[in-house]
Amino acid sequence: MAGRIKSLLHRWSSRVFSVELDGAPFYFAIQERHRGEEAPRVFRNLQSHDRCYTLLVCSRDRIKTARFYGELKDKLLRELPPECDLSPMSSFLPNVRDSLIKGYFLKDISEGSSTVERLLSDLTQHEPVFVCSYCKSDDGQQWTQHLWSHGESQVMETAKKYYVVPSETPEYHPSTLNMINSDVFYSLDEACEVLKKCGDIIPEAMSVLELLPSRAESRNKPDFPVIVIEGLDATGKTTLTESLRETLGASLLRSPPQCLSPWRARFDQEPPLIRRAFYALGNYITAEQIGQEGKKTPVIVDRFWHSTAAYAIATAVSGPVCNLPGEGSEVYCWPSDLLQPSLVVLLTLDPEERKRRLRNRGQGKTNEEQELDHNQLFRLRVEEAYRRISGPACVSVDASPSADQVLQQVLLLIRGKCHL
Ligand SMILES: Nc1ncnc2c1ncn2[C@@H]1O[C@H](COP(=O)(O)OP(=O)(O)O)[C@@H](O)[C@H]1O
Ligand SMILES: Nc1ccn([C@@H]2O[C@H](COP(=O)(O)OP(=O)(O)O)[C@@H](O)[C@H]2O)c(=O)n1
Repeated sequence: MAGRIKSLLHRWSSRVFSVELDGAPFYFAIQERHRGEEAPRVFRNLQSHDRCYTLLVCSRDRIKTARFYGELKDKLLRELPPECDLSPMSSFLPNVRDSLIKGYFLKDISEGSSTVERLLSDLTQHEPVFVCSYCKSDDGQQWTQHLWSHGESQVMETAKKYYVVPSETPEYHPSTLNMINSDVFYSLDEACEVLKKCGDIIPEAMSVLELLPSRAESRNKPDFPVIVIEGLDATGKTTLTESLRETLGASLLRSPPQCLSPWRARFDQEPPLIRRAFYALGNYITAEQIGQEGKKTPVIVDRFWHSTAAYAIATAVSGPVCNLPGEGSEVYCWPSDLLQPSLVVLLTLDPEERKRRLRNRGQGKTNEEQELDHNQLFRLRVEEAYRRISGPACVSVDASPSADQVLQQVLLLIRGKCHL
């Protein structure tokens, strides 16, 4: 049995399950004997005839797993009776890296169970899905979990039943456990590997790989300063980077680079693993361009690795800022093989003023940028992740004064730091 399936079944009874209801996680664990604990919150208001299931998506192939996780949601929403309720969930070994497996929690309050059970049984036989069902015990006090047999492997645990009991909030938010090299990539090789493995299902991945620099070129250190401008959409990056280019006689580059534009929409539809690998590679292509331009002039860069990492981290984690990996976590470290800019400026703006600028500009936005408007917590997580990234860390600049005042402020910083 290969890695991921083994990791699911290994220490099955040490696993914690997290169900997300209305954006908040509820944790429960399983154990062989019941010691009088009350039922976990998720189960407390259920009637004995209500049926619940957890569906965990796990296969030997992580590309297949990532893609199927998204497809499964569409399939379930299409095929389940309307009385079914679907919530995101996950299962993990507390504080154990790469132990997270994502899935869905399904509550069925319909009269008959056959449609749902047939659908789930079919999934366990033909797809990379492990299903558990939950029943109320005869005395009506406890809930038990049963793992269904699975097509891909002989699951010994199926005969066993486990009691579900409440579990404490883990020290690390579960989605931080699998972040490294799944949401954020720390080397060209790791990101390349994902795109290479996608080649047969996403032909565009091969075109992207062809644009990659040779390792030696991307490591050349530029002679002139490299200044990155970061910030949320509509904080004034385009306005400022254009002015800096004129004032300093600099070259202006962006990440993702222009040459990736034809494929960006394609990769934006993919699950995080593939989408983030695409943006990670964009930084290496931009780094090579910086190396070339930086031999002749100062270089201004509109978004770079801070954006890639901050959005990826903030999307992978849900809820308040305290769910982010702690300050100083290795998640925030700059990739050792990626060119380091001389200065990274983060433009910050009051949310209301940012919305006003967005309205005035009136252009289309990526889904993630729309999410920034609707979801206050997501915006706070992105901003905090930006601030926590180090090596180089960003210097925050208030972008609310006039465009010229912001330019002067940033020029002061550049002259102080880069001797221009
Ligand atoms: N300092 C500023 N004060 C007021 N409006 C600004 C300022 N900087 C930019 N804008 C306006 O805000 C909008 C968003 O700016 P833009 O440079 O396109 O942001 P970004 O590139 O970060 O998305 C544009 O309409 C721009 O003219
Ligand atoms: N270097 C970069 C740039 C953008 N991105 C992604 O692209 C999105 C924002 O890009 P955008 O084109 O809307 O940015 P602007 O045009 O607002 O500068 C973010 O949601 C990030 O997920 C990235 O991952 N890495």
